[in-house]
Amino acid sequence: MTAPTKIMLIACGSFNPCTPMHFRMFEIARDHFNQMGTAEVVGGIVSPVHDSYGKKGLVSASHRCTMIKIGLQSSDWVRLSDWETQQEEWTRTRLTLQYHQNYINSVLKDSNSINDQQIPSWLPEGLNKMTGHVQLKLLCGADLLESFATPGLWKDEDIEAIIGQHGLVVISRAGSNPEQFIFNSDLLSRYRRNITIVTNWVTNDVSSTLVRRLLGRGLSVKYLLDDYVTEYIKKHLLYGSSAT
Ligand SMILES: Nc1ncnc2c1ncn2[C@@H]1O[C@H](COP(=O)(O)OP(=O)(O)OP(=O)(O)O)[C@@H](O)[C@H]1O
Ligand SMILES: NC(=O)c1ccc[n+]([C@@H]2O[C@H](COP(=O)(O)O)[C@@H](O)[C@H]2O)c1
Repeated sequence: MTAPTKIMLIACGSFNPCTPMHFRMFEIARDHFNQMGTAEVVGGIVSPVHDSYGKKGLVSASHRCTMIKIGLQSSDWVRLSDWETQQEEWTRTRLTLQYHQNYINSVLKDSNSINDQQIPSWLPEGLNKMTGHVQLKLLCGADLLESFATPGLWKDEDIEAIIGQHGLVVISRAGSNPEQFIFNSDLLSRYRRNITIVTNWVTNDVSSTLVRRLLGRGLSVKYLLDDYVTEYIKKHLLYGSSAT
């Protein structure tokens, strides 16, 4: 029997702030691959977008990274990569994938190519001892997939490279129909076998937008956000919240 393909998952987004659902996506995807026996998921990466992405209400990357670290404290396999936030400007998602894939490849090829001090914290432990290829795939909710159709937002060649060279894992989101969306697109249909759609049977439509709105109105976000993330938000008065 051949060993299943090894994959890593990377989620790109604002994470403004990160919600438990952002991290739950990883669990849902890993369970799917385990159950199907089609791949072994060896690591997960959360890559928050650069400050210059310029989305309204985006708090600094330093706050967003700290909240992700707090939110991921109980995960033993999903990690933060602050690489995007450290660049001079916003990085297209295709290039973010390329950077992380190249890094993974270089570690697999020659574990001596980096010394202990240089090892980025997003790399899974033991990667340097793994054999074979580890394929990095973009993990996203169905709304990100649907944003591919927004005119001018994504270059066709980037979509083609992301799906053709890496692969896409889409988690269904309330009100979305990723199958239909892919069927309606010639480009996506061409690469259909590189797209994995995972049904989230317990859809949860918590979004960062909703959380920001509640916080701004002084309403409770308890049970929607990690308690320690909420504590951090209130301590730093983020999203128009008050300390109490
Ligand atoms: N409830 C959810 N179900 C499935 N996927 C989700 C959910 N919330 C976020 N995601 C996915 O997480 C990734 C990062 O999302 P992002 O930071 O844009 O979060 P968001 O909650 O959609 O943000 P905002 O409300 O600020 O637009 C995207 O791929 C998005 O589709
Ligand atoms: N052309 C591109 O590569 C492109 C376009 C739009 C959004 N994105 C990425 O998608 C994510 C979207 O996040 P939001 O849903 O919060 O806007 C971000 O990581 C952003 O960098 C990439």
